[in-house]
Amino acid sequence: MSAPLIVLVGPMGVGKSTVGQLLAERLATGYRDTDADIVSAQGRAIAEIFVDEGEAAFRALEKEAVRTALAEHDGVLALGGGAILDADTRALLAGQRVVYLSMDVEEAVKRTGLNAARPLLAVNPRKQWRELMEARRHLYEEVATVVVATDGRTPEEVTRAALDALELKEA
Ligand SMILES: Nc1ncnc2c1ncn2[C@@H]1O[C@H](COP(=O)(O)OP(=O)(O)O)[C@@H](O)[C@H]1O
Ligand SMILES: O=C(O)C1=C[C@@H](OP(=O)(O)O)[C@@H](O)[C@H](O)C1
Ligand SMILES: [Mg+2]
Repeated sequence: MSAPLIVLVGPMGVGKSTVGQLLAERLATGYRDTDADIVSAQGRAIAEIFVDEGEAAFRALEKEAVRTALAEHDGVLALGGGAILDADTRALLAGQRVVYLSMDVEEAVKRTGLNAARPLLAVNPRKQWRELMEARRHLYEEVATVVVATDGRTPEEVTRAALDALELKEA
């Protein structure tokens, strides 16, 4: 049993996967992404799982993927944006070093608006993103050890800000 060095949460497109890989490089540790775990275990893209079986089925797979990764991985772990919707997952995150990467709506539309691979934002990205954040913001805040704003920052700058906020030194 081990625990991740850092867990990244935040809305889709905020840069969890991008910053997670950079953080792992800076800390000379491994990187893992629960979305990637689900895709490799299922042999299907996330969007396909949503279309074929619906969101509830995806959330059940996600819950188990997060539980397994939290127990196995000792490096940097990026979660999917909706993982924190599950109360058991939030309970597992208590006591972990959790970074909430945040952004405002305009930044969100820039990063995800045209990306059909994210089924939850496919139709009206600005409106859907606002509704999604109204439902989720308090959950991200609940699990967060620190909040790092990503607006107008490059992935490298976000990575540095996260290391500073956590008072972690590069390896
Ligand atoms: N700080 C940033 N500034 C600009 N674009 C970014 C930043 N971080 C990530 N991106 C871009 O936004 C998109 C989503 O990033 P990703 O890391 O997949 O986010 P997440 O895993 O949170 O959904 C990618 O195209 C990525 O290159
Ligand atoms: O926010 C969400 O509900 C989702 C976020 C996605 O991950 P990213 O946050 O890495 O884009 C992926 O898990 C799925 O499309 C659902
Ligand atoms: Mg991701």
